[in-house]
Amino acid sequence: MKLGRLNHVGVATPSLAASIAYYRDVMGATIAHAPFDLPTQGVKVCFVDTPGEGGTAGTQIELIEPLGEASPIHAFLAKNPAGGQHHMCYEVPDIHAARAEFLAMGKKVLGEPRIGAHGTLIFFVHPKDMNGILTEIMEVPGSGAAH
Ligand SMILES: CC[C@H](C(=O)O)C(=O)SCCNC(=O)CCNC(=O)[C@H](O)C(C)(C)COP(=O)(O)OP(=O)(O)OC[C@H]1O[C@@H](n2cnc3c(N)ncnc32)[C@H](O)[C@@H]1OP(=O)(O)O
Ligand SMILES: [Co+2]
Repeated sequence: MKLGRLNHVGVATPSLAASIAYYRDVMGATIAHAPFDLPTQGVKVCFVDTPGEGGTAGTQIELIEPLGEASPIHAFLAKNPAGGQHHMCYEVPDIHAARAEFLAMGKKVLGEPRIGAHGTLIFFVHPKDMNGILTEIMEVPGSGAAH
């Protein structure tokens, strides 16, 4: 597996409003996108864009708040009531090739590829197999990671 660009860091929060205020008022961030619901993934999402260099896009902070009883982040917030770093997401050019590689390495891939918050296919790999980090893989056609 060749590492692709770090697309975003997922940060779980019990309150999107409070976290947006923090990034805006403490960190001086511009909240470029309005929050939106992603009911298929059980989260309400708000992206915080970090500065890039030389006109390139930086990495994003993906703020996620539980949406619905079945949200996959309720358990995380039960253990981490203030929220915190939840996952890291890397880009790959081909989601199916990447998924096959993780499976071939014996990693626990969580579910089939599905459309994520950026409107492209994603899947997750269990933190127990990824050095303690819940890892999201996201397809960005043409991204740099060659497979
Ligand atoms: C997809 C939309 C958007 C996008 O970017 O496009 C998102 O990123 S949405 C993000 C929310 N969706 C998900 O997180 C889906 C994938 N997550 C899962 O399937 C579960 O959360 C899972 C399997 C990682 C954990 O399930 P659950 O919380 O029910 O299990 P446990 O609480 O028993 O945890 C098992 C074990 O793993 C540790 N754990 C859980 N979550 C994390 C985490 N985020 N980072 C690191 N470690 C985590 C937990 O502490 C347990 O460890 P143990 O030592 O056994 O106590
Ligand atoms: Co994510």
